[in-house]
Amino acid sequence: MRERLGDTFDPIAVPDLPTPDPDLDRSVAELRRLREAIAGLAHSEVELGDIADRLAEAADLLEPRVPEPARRLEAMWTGAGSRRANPVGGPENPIAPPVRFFGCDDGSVTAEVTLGLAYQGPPGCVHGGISALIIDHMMGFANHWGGRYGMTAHYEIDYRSPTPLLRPLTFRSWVDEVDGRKTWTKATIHAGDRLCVEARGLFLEASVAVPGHPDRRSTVGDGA
Ligand SMILES: CCCCC/C=C\C/C=C\C/C=C\C/C=C\CCCC(=O)SCCNC(=O)CCNC(=O)[C@H](O)C(C)(C)COP(=O)(O)OP(=O)(O)OC[C@H]1O[C@@H](n2cnc3c(N)ncnc32)[C@H](O)[C@@H]1OP(=O)(O)O
Repeated sequence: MRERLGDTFDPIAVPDLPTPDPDLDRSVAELRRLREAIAGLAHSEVELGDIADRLAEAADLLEPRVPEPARRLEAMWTGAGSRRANPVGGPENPIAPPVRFFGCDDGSVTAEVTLGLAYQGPPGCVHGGISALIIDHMMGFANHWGGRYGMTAHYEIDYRSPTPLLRPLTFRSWVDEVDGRKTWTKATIHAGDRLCVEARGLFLEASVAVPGHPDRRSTVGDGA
């Protein structure tokens, strides 16, 4: 496996999963638009009173229809549910940045995203915790692509240069080393050719009980 991806790798877009509820995906897409719009409007001169009223109306309409969280948790772990609901790219998750994932023929994975104002840390830059969130997920994806799985046990991150908002970012990840239950995985974030972040994580094969099904256990990566 190449440590540095050359220009000969052949990325395969991870196909979208069929949606069991197109209106849910559409609602989340609209919420993402609102999220970015509101992050951009804050403290501007724009009058927001009527917008806040209409958002309150929508929330009032929605809340009584929401089932117990326990029911939703159970449903997430059937079929492809967890992948659709995850907080990195999940089309059913309103906080998820809209990341696009690709598997590569050298065993590595890559992803692209442009992060908006809602993800700001230092002025004009991505919050380091958001970078860490996406990196952790990318390493999980790289493990999956490489035929490994595991819970994140440990990871370390070096922030090498500021990660810009509002510019396309490229995430890369690949399995670096395996030993029994352990998988060490590396990841980077680049803005153009500039290295912004590099990370290395240790993943341990493990499983957790599936909500609502105490007799069933699941490994990270189920639902892919
Ligand atoms: C084209 C089609 C493509 C289709 C694919 C598409 C998409 C891909 C789909 C899915 C994949 C994508 C993404 C993945 C999803 C999510 C990623 C996020 C992952 C997470 O968000 S996950 C949550 C955070 N994570 C936790 O919540 C873990 C809590 N934790 C524990 O559950 C335990 O802690 C555990 C299980 C980790 C270990 O527990 P344990 O009991 O099994 O292990 P034990 O203690 O026996 O240690 C055994 C050996 O590991 C060493 N060891 C242990 N811990 C260490 C540490 N921290 N540092 C260094 N070494 C360590 C020991 O030193 C010993 O080493 P030795 O054997 O050499 O002595």
